[in-house]
Amino acid sequence: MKPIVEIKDLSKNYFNKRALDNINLSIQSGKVVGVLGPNGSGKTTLIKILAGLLRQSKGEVLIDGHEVGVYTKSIVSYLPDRNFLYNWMSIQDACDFYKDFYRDFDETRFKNLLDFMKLERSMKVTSLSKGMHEKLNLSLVLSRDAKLYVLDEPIAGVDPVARDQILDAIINNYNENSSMLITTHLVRDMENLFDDVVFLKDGRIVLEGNAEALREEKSKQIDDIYKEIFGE
Ligand SMILES: Nc1ncnc2c1ncn2[C@@H]1O[C@H](COP(=O)(O)OP(=O)(O)OP(=O)(O)O)[C@@H](O)[C@H]1O
Repeated sequence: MKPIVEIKDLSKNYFNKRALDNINLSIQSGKVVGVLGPNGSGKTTLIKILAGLLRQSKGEVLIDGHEVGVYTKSIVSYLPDRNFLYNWMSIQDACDFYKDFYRDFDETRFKNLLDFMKLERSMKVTSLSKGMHEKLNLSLVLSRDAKLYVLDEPIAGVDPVARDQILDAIINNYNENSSMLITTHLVRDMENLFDDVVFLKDGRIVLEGNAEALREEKSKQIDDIYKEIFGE
């Protein structure tokens, strides 16, 4: 089957800082891929390139066989690593905003996600805690019927209960015709979600593979492999 993402010799420089250095990566349809690395390893840069917010300095990125552009933006649902809603909005406004922007937004799914997250439409964005923000943002992003979901640090900065809810929402709403790329440095909490993992260090892929195969090969959890690589 054709990969949903094909990345060839991808590099990204910010002035004289090289954030991504010759990345080669294929993501198969139907897979959940974890991109693992500490702060500054290049995770957000990679995600932003896939989401069409940043342009690479070198190399090729194809999503569903297309260069990043209008078409790929219509099939990629992107969760940024920070809040992206306006302060004047209520949750209902955020829903309307998404519905106007994305034809693939499924309002029934959004309603079910809100119920699951225990959020109400009348709540104001400014009144939400960090964890509630994350839950709302994720609910919006997962309610799109996208071919590829790219989630940047979906559980960073939220408490353990909210974390579990967020992970359950991802698992329950994942459909096997789509793919997901999720960045995190909270490996222990997320590793069971991943089919494949990619370890990113200083903008380079230092190890990648099927999560189960890596566990067997190294007789270690992915979290322990992460600690070994990054010396945490
Ligand atoms: N706009 C920018 N201008 C200059 N350097 C940048 C810019 N954005 C990122 N960088 C640098 O590029 C490198 C990779 O950053 P990136 O944000 O992609 O890493 P990350 O793995 O997502 O880190 P974090 O977990 O802290 O978000 C870092 O060294 C960072 O300082």
